[in-house]
Amino acid sequence: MSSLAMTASAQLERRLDSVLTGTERRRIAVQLGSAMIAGGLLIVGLSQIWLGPPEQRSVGELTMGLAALIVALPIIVDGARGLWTSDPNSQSNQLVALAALAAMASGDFITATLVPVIVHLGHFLEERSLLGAQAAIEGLERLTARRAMLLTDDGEVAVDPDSLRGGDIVVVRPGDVLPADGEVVLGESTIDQSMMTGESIPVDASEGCLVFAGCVNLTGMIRIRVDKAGERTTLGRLREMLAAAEQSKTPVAKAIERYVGYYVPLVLIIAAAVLFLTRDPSRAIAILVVACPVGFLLAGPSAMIACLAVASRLGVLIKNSKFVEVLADVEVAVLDKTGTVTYGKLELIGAEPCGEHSVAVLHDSAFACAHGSLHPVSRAVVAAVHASDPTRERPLGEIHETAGKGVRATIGELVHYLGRADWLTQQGFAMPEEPAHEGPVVWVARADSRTDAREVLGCLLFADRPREDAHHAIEELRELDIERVVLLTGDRRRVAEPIGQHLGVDEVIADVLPEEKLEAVRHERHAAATQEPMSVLVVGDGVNDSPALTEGDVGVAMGAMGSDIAMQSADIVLMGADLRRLPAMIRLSRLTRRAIHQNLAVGIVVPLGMILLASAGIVTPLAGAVLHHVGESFVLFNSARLLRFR
Ligand SMILES: Nc1ncnc2c1ncn2[C@@H]1O[C@H](COP(=O)(O)OP(=O)(O)OP(=O)(O)O)[C@@H](O)[C@H]1O
Ligand SMILES: [Zn+2]
Repeated sequence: MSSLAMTASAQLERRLDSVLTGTERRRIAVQLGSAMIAGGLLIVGLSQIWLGPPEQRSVGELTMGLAALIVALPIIVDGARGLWTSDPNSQSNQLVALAALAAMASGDFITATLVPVIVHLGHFLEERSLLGAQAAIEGLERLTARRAMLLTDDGEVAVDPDSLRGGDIVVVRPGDVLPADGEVVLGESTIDQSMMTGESIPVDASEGCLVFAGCVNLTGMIRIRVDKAGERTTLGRLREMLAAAEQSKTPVAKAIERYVGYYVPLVLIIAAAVLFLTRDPSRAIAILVVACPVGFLLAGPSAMIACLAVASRLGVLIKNSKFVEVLADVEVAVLDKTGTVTYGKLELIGAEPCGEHSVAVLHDSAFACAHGSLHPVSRAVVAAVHASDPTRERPLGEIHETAGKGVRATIGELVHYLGRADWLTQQGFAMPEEPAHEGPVVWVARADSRTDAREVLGCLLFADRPREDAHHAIEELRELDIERVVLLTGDRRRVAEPIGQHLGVDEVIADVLPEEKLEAVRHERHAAATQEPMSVLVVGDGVNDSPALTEGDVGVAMGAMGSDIAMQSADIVLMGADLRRLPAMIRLSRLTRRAIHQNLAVGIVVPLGMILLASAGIVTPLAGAVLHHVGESFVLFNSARLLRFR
């Protein structure tokens, strides 16, 4: 355990180090360098004025003017550029540049030099702490394996992981980062998936296990057959989504940007008015200095970055930061059954052949369909067949899946069916009585196109285990004042009802098709008697859930191991299987929203108060340069508090 903790902290340090990129380091070096040169010139100039003969006075002033110019010039340039591009982030630079120019014009070179230096220094410190939060996100970048050991006829060759193709075999040694998503074909090991799923306990991996790029191989040497490489891996998609999320803006941030254009002119008018009334340039300069709206501008982004960092540590992927605000207001939770409140790892526990058909025939037909589908039922069939006959070949044929209904496989003249009863009825089969079974039941049938004979071969009986954490997750949702919890499933009522009762949900909606799932979600949104639509959270894992996930106010996909399309339709992805991350995310989003509101209040009140004090001549320009960081620091510390979220 302690060694694990050590590697974790070493990892974190490496990541923090890598956070300051070359360009950033250079920029900071330039800023610090110019600040030091300016400070030196300032001292030289001052000593010329105070200690030197009176003729040197003007030389001393020139020296100090040079000092002011060195530190102010970059800010003036940036501020001017901001005028063209109307970038709200350059507003503080515009104000500081104006203040420095005004101070220079009034001959106050000490202020003109020190104000930009203090502002720069403050921003440098702020950036460090902000970047600390960002580090957690950028850590994903570092997870990407730099090389993969490809197994070729000539032995192992080191290649770029992006160049891997499906079907390649790669060798992964202990300590290596997995270069691609794929299946273990040889060897046994334990694998640290914590960066992907947020679960700290390493998992065992042996032949047949699915493993993911970005996870760390800990103990054994394994061979992996590549399924997806490069940007198509789960990690690759994760990175893309995170990059998009960081750039996305919350509604609050968007609203702010609309008004921010008026801010600089307003401050200028106030400063001009104060100058006109008091004839005291230092008051006007002080106003420009303290008016820096940095705290205000950072209010949203800093909290959001902290929130995204915590989420990614918990193994939760938020595709767009606007969903943080939506999540905070959720009133109804709609949960899928298979794969969401249950493990979705079905187990084939029995078969009931019809007539004189054998169980083997039943299995053959089912396997012909199942090997072409990723549905939990199909996976279970494949697993069961492979367990009894590991070398079983996958039959060639044309496979067609209808989401929420079943799979059809055409092999020669025979058409095999695996799916739910009502779907088979539609296909023209005469369905027998349903067996009494408390778990999922799936039917197998076969049609012969030569004779037009259609016969039901029988049914397969499955067992699924409810997740232990589902019960607690739902309890926690209720503690968070979620008004309604609904269980929504394509499975039969007979299976869903007891699970729903055990979990304590308000309603069980069973036997629905994918479109009906969407309908049900739409209904939940408009069910309330009030005019306001309810805010609905939808959680699901399968292909059959994707329409519903899109329809909900916020859609959550379960697990990186769920279906790709569910992950694409969702707004949030729970990488791990722990359902309790759901209430945790709602709590986090509420805390984040509160932090943003606090930040905004402080970000507005502090500069306004300071402007008043500066107008009254209580805050001097230099004091202002120090004090205006108070608001910004509060904002950043307040946002950083979110990082402690457990
Ligand atoms: N690919 C498939 N292979 C076999 N049976 C399938 C397949 N797809 C759907 N079915 C059948 O249709 C039923 C409904 O499927 P659907 O995917 O909508 O829901 P589910 O997986 O049972 O449960 P949930 O909606 O809770 O995830 C399944 O119970 C199964 O009987
Ligand atoms: Zn499901």
